[in-house]
Amino acid sequence: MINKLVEKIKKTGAPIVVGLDPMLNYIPEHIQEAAFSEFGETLEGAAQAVWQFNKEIIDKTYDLIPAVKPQIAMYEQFGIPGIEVFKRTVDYCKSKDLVVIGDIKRGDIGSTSAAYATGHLGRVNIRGNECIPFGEDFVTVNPYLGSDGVNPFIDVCKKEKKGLFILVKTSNPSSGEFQDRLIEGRPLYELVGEKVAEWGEECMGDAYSYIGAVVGATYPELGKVLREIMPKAYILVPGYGAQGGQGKDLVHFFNADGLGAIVNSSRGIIAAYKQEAYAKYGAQNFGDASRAAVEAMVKDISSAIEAKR
Ligand SMILES: O=C(O)c1cc(=O)[nH]c(=O)n1[C@@H]1O[C@H](COP(=O)(O)O)[C@@H](O)[C@H]1O
Repeated sequence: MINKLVEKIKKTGAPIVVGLDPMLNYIPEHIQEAAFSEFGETLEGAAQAVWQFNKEIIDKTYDLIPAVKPQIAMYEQFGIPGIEVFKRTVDYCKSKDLVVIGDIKRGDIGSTSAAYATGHLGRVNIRGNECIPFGEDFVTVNPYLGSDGVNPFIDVCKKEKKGLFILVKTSNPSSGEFQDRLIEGRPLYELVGEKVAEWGEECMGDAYSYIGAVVGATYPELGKVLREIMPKAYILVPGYGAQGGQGKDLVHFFNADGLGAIVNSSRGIIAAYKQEAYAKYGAQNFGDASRAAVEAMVKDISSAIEAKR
């Protein structure tokens, strides 16, 4: 799957991921109105609104982008109907040939990790009948329980040719509370980065490993050192746009070949119609606003990479 991701990034010229994090307050009134009048002000109604919102954004952007990242919490908040829409979104994106990164941030002890890995990346065997529960291509993993929490995910990736993005240095303001703590003079995130590189060595695609890392766009200066520590890891870089990251800050996350990183924006794309820059589209044409925001993001990041070369 890493080879497909790299190929799609080359083909689209867009090292970006659209984050499908649909909060109800991002969903235009006309979509909510239609969903709630059909299903009532219920979990089903909210899930239906999320689905209609996602579908329009995917339809308007899929030809420009290599990948999407649905964040499962935004679906879980609407219970079972929300989870059904998560799955419907995964399937719909795959039907559009998009690479799907399930942002599930799991991390647990061995046997529980194995069940998470099977559920999201693998197949479950039910009396000889192999079923695919969610079927994402990559998932995000929290490595802080150690190797026996991560290895079950790696095992499933090897078998299914899927991939991981392992949290190394997160974008949030308090990420330094633990992740920056010095251990024998070195920050913890560097040690985790070394472990990601080690896990990735035996999981190589053609040029990059299918064991990738997450490093927040909000700590751009760390791009340089972590890029060196994990030269073969694809780096998922969240924090662009709404959290303040900009193209010019992100050049160190990329290798000299212009590859090696993929930048996520969620609110900045899906709620673009609410921003002044895209207000002319109006809430009715929110999908067109998202498309324009994708085009602007690609231009911003590509020109920064070009300027560095
Ligand atoms: O793993 C992630 O995707 C992630 C890691 C991180 O360090 N920071 C971070 O913001 N994220 C996710 O990236 C998305 C960012 O959303 P926006 O700030 O709206 O672009 C959310 O889905 C977050 O959960």
